Amino acid sequence: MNALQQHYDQYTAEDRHVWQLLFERQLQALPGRAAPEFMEGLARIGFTADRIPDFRQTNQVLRRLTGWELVAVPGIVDDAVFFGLLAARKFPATTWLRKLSELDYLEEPDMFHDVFGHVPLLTNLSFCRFLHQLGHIGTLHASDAGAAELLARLYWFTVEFGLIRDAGSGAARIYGAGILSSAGETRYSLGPEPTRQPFDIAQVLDTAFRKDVFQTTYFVLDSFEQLLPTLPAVQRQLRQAACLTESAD
Ligand SMILES: C[C@H](O)[C@H](O)[C@H]1CNc2nc(N)[nH]c(=O)c2N1
Ligand SMILES: N[C@@H](Cc1ccccc1)C(=O)O
Ligand SMILES: [Fe+2]
Repeated sequence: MNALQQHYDQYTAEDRHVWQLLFERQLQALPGRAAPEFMEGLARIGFTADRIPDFRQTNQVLRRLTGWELVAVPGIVDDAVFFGLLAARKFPATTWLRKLSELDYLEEPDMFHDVFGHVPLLTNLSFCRFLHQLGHIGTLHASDAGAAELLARLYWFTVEFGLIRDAGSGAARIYGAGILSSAGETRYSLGPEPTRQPFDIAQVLDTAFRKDVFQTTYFVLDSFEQLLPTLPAVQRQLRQAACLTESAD
């Protein structure tokens, strides 16, 4: 796919202000709430409040650490493209930033979500192995609607809105980028309102989700090593879903 470019010199003073505000606010909220692996990744990547990340620099670090890189895209791309990129160890990221008026919550991913939310965990080998294999499976099944919905749920309840138990305290910590990029959901996700249940792949595949509100259910991993081994069972269910869709035609 002909990748977009990040026009670094076109960022405005408002863009820089938005990045700084969101960054500083999350750096207040995340310590003690974000998974240690996220905080470690953030430190290794070296993002700061006073500089909008330059994909060229970020990619040099990512390639060295895990072989992954960011590819600039205009916005949501279709599943076949999305999974194809993950299968090539390329993560699609927007280059535009939300407006000051949208600071608290955005229904679609902007660069703060894609880069601040997703990039730090792209330094974690175990997480990257899962994402890469999910991309490979997605390219095999994305054309089938039933299978695509199951894949979207798995992606949603892990990469976007996943929680993980802190090894020491046993408390839930955040690793899902959709939470990490949203100040409101950061606090809400660990608070009393939502349901937090142990990660169970059958449950995840059976749980529908809404994109326009804070989640009402989160799934909590014990460790990132739990993710990759679930994929053979996912593939079996995707094949059944595909057969069902075919027979429905
Ligand atoms: C996996 C699932 O299809 C999910 O909605 C994908 C679709 N396309 C995407 N496209 C972009 N750019 N970013 C994303 O996070 C997604 N998510
Ligand atoms: N809700 C996230 C953006 C997002 C939208 C859709 C999916 C995932 C993330 C934010 O406010 O930053
Ligand atoms: Fe995302």
